[in-house]
Amino acid sequence: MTLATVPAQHAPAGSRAALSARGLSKSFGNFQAVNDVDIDVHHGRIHALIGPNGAGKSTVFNLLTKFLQPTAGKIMLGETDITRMDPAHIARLGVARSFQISATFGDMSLVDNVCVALQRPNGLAVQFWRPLGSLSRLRPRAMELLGRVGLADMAARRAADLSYGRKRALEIATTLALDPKVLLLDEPLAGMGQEDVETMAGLIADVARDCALLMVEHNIKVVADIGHDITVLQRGEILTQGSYAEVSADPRVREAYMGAEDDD
Ligand SMILES: Nc1ncnc2c1ncn2[C@@H]1O[C@H](COP(=O)(O)OP(=O)(O)OP(=O)(O)O)[C@@H](O)[C@H]1O
Repeated sequence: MTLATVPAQHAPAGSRAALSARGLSKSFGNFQAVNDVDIDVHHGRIHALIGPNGAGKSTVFNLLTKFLQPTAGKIMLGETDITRMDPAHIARLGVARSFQISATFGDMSLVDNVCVALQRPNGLAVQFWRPLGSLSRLRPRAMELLGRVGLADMAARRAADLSYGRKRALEIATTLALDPKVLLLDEPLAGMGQEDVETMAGLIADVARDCALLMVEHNIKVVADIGHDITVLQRGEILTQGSYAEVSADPRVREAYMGAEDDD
């Protein structure tokens, strides 16, 4: 199914997608893991990519973040064709990816972690040779970002001493340091207890006001709560797209999940 057959009923009228893909496909040898996927991620909206295990979510995520090269298809960042660019290049253009790379340093304080993120040229490499002292001018901005994720009062603590949920909030702060136009989160709620899930869901909803956000997520309740646009994948293809109400009313979605998901 393509967006030619699925009108962009979920897209705000007249708005251009911050990140879009057309005909995105990926095969591994003879195996077609992703086939003809169209997706639009809009500024100020949360796009959730869901589907049963093995549906191709991670592969699409890795294609969009350029950690995998598509076999076919096109990826646009606004009006820029990023299909053949590498991850460092698209990071410089404002695409940030979180949770697949370890973004924090356990022995450093929270505020120093965010300062380091603020001086990264492209979000991927850290300039270790730069003394931490030279980062002090970045502190006000770092404190602002820690405040945004609810960690300002712990700024001096070591990152390693944080709870799991707070470490992930710190990772969000380091990602926001890149001032992303597009933020891609791979299972941001995985492994969290209920309390942390609620905090993180609120944080994601807040962060998405200033960027276009795509997340792969298994927690369907959170997807229902905060997702604006949902793409359901099955066997590498789009099963359906729309609002949560629309996709959850589709009997094929229920069928796709039956017996396939047991972790929600
Ligand atoms: N590097 C690879 N080589 C071969 N096959 C792969 C590779 N990466 C993924 N696949 C296959 O592609 C299909 C889609 O995998 P993918 O990890 O994208 O699914 P997923 O929806 O993210 O699954 P899950 O929810 O279990 O993480 C699976 O059948 C998987 O085995």
